[in-house]
Amino acid sequence: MQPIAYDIIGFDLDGTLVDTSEDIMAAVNHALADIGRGPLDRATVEHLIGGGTVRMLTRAAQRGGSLDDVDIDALHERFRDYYKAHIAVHSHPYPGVAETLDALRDVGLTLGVATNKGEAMADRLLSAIGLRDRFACLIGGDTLAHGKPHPAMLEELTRRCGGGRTAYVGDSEYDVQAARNAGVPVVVMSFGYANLPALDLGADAVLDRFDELPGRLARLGG
Ligand SMILES: O=C(O)COP(=O)(O)O
Ligand SMILES: [Mg+2]
Repeated sequence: MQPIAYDIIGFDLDGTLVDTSEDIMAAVNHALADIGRGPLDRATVEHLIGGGTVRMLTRAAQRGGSLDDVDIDALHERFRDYYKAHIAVHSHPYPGVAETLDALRDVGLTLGVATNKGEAMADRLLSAIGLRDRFACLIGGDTLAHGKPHPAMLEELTRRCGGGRTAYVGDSEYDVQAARNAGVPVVVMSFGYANLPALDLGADAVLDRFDELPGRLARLGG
């Protein structure tokens, strides 16, 4: 592998490392059904992923009518209970993820996760699919006072991963903006859940396959 000019590679979770939308859709629809709202389809749910669970549930409830009679905390609890018990029924790493993470670790890089998903849920998901041990640290949407696009998450990731130069890998506008705000370069995976075409997100690089990542990181410079 060509040398990579970074010490730490941070990863987004949903839509970047793991295809989670089917299980998230099932949990969202379970919560919506409990308040008498109809289900959303998978494409719609994918557009709601990326900004954190509360934002997703608020926007999901808004689609079915007024928010006036919706208790978002209660909706969140219903979502959480169901999702926790069904977190990896269909969710799976995208092709090449495990091998690529291993290759990056083998050349001495420290890997971390910075996701807007709740920290406990992210930990549970990564453990269930056998990827948790690849990461030296995990920052969730509820770990700090602010999630992405606030820069704190990536700054904290760098700190918890031991300090050094960080590059970030994500799939959405939240990721590109968080990286810009934190002053770190960002690679976007085109297969994720962004609301814009990947090439329009303003990333430093856009990749269609995970195994292209080491080569592209080597060419990102520092
Ligand atoms: O929970 C979300 O909305 C998305 O999480 P992500 O930051 O891993 O894409
Ligand atoms: Mg994402």
